[in-house]
Amino acid sequence: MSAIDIACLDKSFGQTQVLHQVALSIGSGEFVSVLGPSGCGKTTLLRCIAGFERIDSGRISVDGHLVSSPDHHLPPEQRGIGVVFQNYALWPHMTVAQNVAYGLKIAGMPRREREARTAHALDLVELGGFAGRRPADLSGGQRQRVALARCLAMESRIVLLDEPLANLDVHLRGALEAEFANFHARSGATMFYITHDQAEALALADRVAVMDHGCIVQFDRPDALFRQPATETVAGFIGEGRVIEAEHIQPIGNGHASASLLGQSVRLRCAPDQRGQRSGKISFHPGDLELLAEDAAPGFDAHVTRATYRGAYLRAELMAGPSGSVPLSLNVAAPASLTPGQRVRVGLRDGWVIPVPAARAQF
Ligand SMILES: Nc1ncnc2c1ncn2[C@@H]1O[C@H](COP(=O)(O)OP(=O)(O)OP(=O)(O)O)[C@@H](O)[C@H]1O
Repeated sequence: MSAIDIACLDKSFGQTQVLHQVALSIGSGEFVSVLGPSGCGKTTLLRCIAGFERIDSGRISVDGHLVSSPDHHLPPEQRGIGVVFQNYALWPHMTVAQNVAYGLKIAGMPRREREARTAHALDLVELGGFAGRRPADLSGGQRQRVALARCLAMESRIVLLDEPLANLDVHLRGALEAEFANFHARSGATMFYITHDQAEALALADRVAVMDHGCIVQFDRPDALFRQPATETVAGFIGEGRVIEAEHIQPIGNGHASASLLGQSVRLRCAPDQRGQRSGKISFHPGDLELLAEDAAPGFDAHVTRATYRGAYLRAELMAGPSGSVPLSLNVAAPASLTPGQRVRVGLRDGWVIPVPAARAQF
């Protein structure tokens, strides 16, 4: 059974429609990230699931029970869902233990049971020794773990997290990313994790829902988003993807197609139901391009516009194509030397034909 099931969800604020026909089915114990640009509707979707917003049409079910529809709205406190906010939402005047236990107290749980649950939850997030401290005396990462412990103590089987690492520095983000993965493994909870950081989303999630302008444009495994983006938006959003036009796309079987790209014949991956197209969009990543010998075929001529040192590799920005106006990016293993203006020959190792809309999957 799905932990969260969303169908045909629309949500507007006044005249502005923020969510359009959102449909998602999230399995029990699954870790789902929601990724998308600022303002695309991620937080609104989370607030609808949590019950902080009513919905205009469609329905949301939690563990098979209807919680939201236009004429039915279960209040947030009756949904059994924990929420971790970007700003942690801790009570500053309470100790760590009091913060974690507060929800249990409100629910009327006897003191001894409450204290045992709180201690266990704090142990799980490795804050057992911090029970008597106040939030002001904790680091940002520790405060975030208190917020997680609060969800654990409530025994929330579903935890919604709204950009929980957004306020933390890069170093701490890395450490807490591992913390979330551990939390998920230990608790077995269903996680719905909003972020606009794609590295975070791809690293943590079993599946990622990519949102754009209030719609889910793809809901898939991280590797599928990277290698088989369903739309130009996803292709451009994930892994510095580049989208360019190809001509004479012709399926050749086994999930591959031939095409003409920048005047050269190339072999690309494609959907099994790809049809012949006079032209279409293809996508690839900087790592899919390679430098070739001067007159190697097939290959493209290009010139370097910029080269930047990135530690293990050199990033080169190029202009290619007959009129030198198609921008490409290429990673070259260090040590390497490329200078602006230099002419190079480039080959495409791997690319993907973006399916036309009719071939797109439904979630
Ligand atoms: N209560 C509200 N009243 C009116 N408009 C709202 C309200 N809440 C959100 N919006 C609008 O809905 C749109 C989506 O907002 P939302 O916060 O869901 O986006 P988001 O993807 O979470 O963005 P961010 O990544 O910047 O947090 C925005 O245009 C926002 O201004």
